[in-house]
Amino acid sequence: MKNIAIFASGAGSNAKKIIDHLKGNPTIQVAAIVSNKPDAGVLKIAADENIPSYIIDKENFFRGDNYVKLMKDLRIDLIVLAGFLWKVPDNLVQAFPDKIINIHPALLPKYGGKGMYGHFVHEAVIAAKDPESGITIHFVNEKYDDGATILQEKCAITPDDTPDTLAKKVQALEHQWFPVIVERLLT
Ligand SMILES: Nc1nc2c(c(=O)[nH]1)N[C@@H](CN(C=O)c1ccc(C(=O)N[C@@H](CCC(=O)O)C(=O)O)cc1)CN2
Ligand SMILES: NCC(=O)N[C@@H]1O[C@H](COP(=O)([O-])[O-])[C@@H](O)[C@H]1O
Repeated sequence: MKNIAIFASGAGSNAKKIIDHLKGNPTIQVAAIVSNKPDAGVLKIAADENIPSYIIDKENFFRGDNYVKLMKDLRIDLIVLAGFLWKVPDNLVQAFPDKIINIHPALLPKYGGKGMYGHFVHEAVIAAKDPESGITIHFVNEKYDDGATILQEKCAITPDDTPDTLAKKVQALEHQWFPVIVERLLT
């Protein structure tokens, strides 16, 4: 059995799509959901799906190696960042080389880095009057949004688009492609 840990800070819509997509897969399971926000919607999804969840202790996450040990103890094969808003520390990145992936709601390298998450991204893209946006699924390294690209998918931006309408277009691409890529990486 291949085990996935999903790290998320928010509503968890991508986590839910991945969980649902893998329900038909006999060799891959979501073994853990990890969050840094005790009130994150993703933790309700974990409870509803009977998936063990863990709330990150900030001090330990950034200064200890307990989370490396936890991922190893759970025999995690792939760590999936799905709207996780803290930088994954070097020790965890180095303990899981090319086994941590992230989804970013823009076409990296544009609109990446510190401060570029959630609605901040879509606001910047709309403000720049870009003709297109999209998603980037990439491997995670020690920097924000700098790892090798796995997949990019695009959506057109029309003059009447707002950050909210763009967010919906991008989320549709996320929900379509992230579960497929997660499954493909473990098959
Ligand atoms: N080592 C890595 N860790 C993380 C990566 C990565 O590529 N390498 N990706 C991010 C996800 N992300 C963009 O895809 C991202 C998330 C959050 C931020 C950010 O600026 N966060 C704020 C804190 C926000 C909060 O605490 O609510 C900050 O660092 O000041 C940038 C990019 C996940 N981790
Ligand atoms: N830079 C990281 C970033 O902005 N990630 C974004 O957080 C959202 C999480 O939504 P969800 O909690 O509904 O899956 C997603 O749109 C994802 O691309």
